[in-house]
Amino acid sequence: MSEKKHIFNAKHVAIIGLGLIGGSVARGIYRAGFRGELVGAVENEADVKRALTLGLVDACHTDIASAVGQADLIVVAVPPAALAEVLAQIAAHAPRDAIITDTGSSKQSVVALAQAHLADRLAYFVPGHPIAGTENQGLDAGFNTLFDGRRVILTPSQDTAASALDCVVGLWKELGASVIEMDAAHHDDVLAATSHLPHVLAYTLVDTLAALSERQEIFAFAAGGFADFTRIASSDARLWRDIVVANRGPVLDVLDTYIERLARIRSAIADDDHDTIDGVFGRAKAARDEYGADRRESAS
Ligand SMILES: NC(=O)c1ccc[n+]([C@@H]2O[C@H](COP(=O)([O-])OP(=O)(O)OC[C@H]3O[C@@H](n4cnc5c(N)ncnc54)[C@H](O)[C@@H]3O)[C@@H](O)[C@H]2O)c1
Ligand SMILES: O=C(O)C(=O)CC1(C(=O)O)C=CC(O)C=C1
Repeated sequence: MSEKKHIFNAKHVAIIGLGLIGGSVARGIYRAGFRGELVGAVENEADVKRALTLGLVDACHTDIASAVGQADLIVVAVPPAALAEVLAQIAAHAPRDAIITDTGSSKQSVVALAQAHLADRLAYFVPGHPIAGTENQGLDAGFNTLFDGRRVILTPSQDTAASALDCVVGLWKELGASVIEMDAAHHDDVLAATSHLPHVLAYTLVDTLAALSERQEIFAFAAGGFADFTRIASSDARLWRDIVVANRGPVLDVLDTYIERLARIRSAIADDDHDTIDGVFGRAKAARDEYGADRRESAS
């Protein structure tokens, strides 16, 4: 019998949660040529059926014990609200040396849960966050190119075993991403600014407009600018509530700075202060143009 070829040095990979992120990891793992066994855990029997129909995994379960019993690599891609219970189940049922990683959007909150539930497995736990996503959710939302050319931040600690880190770095590279290591607190400050604040702004803008009495007319005339600014307000509301609450401190800091600056631009508009408006808009355009050029360069 020919030996099974396997990548990532793992023969049994388990993915807990097969929505946008977990489902994209699964699709990407197959695209990369993985020929070991890929097992999923989902919430209910309807999702088991859907996961198998979509061909996301070789086998799928509603109980985590069955999914992780033989796993040597476990990817956790569930919403923040489900994480504590999922980690507790993994601790109870996974092999002692299984490598565990996650995809959560805030990292200090995940590290705290790992310390509580995976205390004697911290060497094998590698906190992770792919900086890639869409406004869609669920089993049908994923696609196998989601991580191509994107960045994944890992926040290993002094406890993390080098072999576990290597394995998780290898996984994301196979999925087309580049990997950056960062301190969890720094990650949370950066993502509060670049991801969590924009979601708070988009939700609040749409909610503000929706509450205006001319609602129908307002949305009828909303075009590209509104659509570009607010796409992410179609993201799962509960997921984003949990993300901003989990990263409360950094989100409040950057929100306070934004509110201060919003008040300044309001005064400038009220006072016909062209210099201040020119300054803000001009600096923003230059910074956005530079960011756009960098993005195009790294994509080509
Ligand atoms: N949406 C994004 O753009 C994005 C990007 C990067 C990281 N993330 C993070 O990735 C994680 C997953 O987000 P998503 O966007 O894939 O959400 P999603 O809702 O698309 O998928 C999550 C899946 O987990 C399942 N699930 C919930 N509890 C479970 C349990 N106990 N056992 C098994 N499955 C369970 C849900 O049924 C759902 O299908 C979150 O922590 C999120 O913060 C999201
Ligand atoms: O493009 C989107 O829809 C996203 O929201 C992706 C996005 C982001 O804010 O950039 C969302 C959450 C993450 O944890 C990482 C990426």
